[in-house]
Amino acid sequence: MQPIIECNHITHHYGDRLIYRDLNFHVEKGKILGLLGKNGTGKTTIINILTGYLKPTSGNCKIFGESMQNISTKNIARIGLLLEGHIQHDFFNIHQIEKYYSKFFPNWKAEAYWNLIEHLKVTAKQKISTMSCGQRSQVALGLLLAQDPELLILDDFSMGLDPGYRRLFVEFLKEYAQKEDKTIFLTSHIIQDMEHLIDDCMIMDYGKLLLHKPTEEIMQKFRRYDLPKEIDKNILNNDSFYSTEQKSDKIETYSFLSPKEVEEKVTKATGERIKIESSLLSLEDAFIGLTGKY
Ligand SMILES: Nc1ncnc2c1ncn2[C@@H]1O[C@H](COP(=O)(O)OP(=O)(O)OP(=O)(O)O)[C@@H](O)[C@H]1O
Repeated sequence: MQPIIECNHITHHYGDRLIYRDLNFHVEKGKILGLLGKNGTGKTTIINILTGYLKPTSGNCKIFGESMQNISTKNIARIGLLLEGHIQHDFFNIHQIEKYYSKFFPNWKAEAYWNLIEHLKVTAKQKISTMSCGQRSQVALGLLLAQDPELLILDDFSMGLDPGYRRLFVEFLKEYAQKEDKTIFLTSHIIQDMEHLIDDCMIMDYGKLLLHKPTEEIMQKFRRYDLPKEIDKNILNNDSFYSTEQKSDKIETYSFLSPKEVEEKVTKATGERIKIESSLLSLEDAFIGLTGKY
């Protein structure tokens, strides 16, 4: 089956600055892909390329099999897009904006909008421009779900949302993707929201893609290892280990290798059997382990 999103050989520079070289990925129908990365690694840049706002230095993206540079309006109508909580027409109130948007979308589901909006503590006549940042994000998300798009692209969807509403929206998204076989591509800095939501996880580093794996595989295989402070940390200097750090009381490192494999490597390098502690991680801790703290 043809993927919903295909990005082939994307290289992008802003002036002399390389954002990524030869980035390749695709998203299958019905999947939720989460794009994670530190500030400035190029997440919004990918979304801008994906949605045709930005032409990459080289390479191309296709959505529903069409190149984004000349996608048809029919296919554009199948995409719901949220750009960092942005909402236009903020001179409307919540009723007016629902009425206005409904005219543009043939599959408009008003109840999806009102299901989310009923949790908002605003008066019916309050203009969107006078709402708080989180309230505006909630209106934007409600409008998006009511469009009933086949593909949702959400850049930083959790921006400004309080924990309760974030959880509510994550539940809506999960149900939406499962029940109706919708595809979702999203970014967020609130990684604990992603852990129970995304099927696949793509982690950007500066200039490159660090990792693209099923979330389940990261949760089941990626571990933190604590080794005695006396061993030479250079033995952990290879591609199998991430963010190795000498602490005052231990050496800390992260790896996809199993505890047995790490033990064998360390025994081989030091000639002694060393006690090694290991722990599985939350997705946020795994992200820190993979990308480092700074
Ligand atoms: N139009 C532009 N011209 C020059 N540099 C840019 C432009 N847009 C973005 N950048 C730079 O490119 C890098 C990637 O920016 P981008 O907004 O894609 O990052 P991001 O991963 O979305 O960051 P954040 O997590 O902070 O939202 C940043 O260093 C940014 O300063």
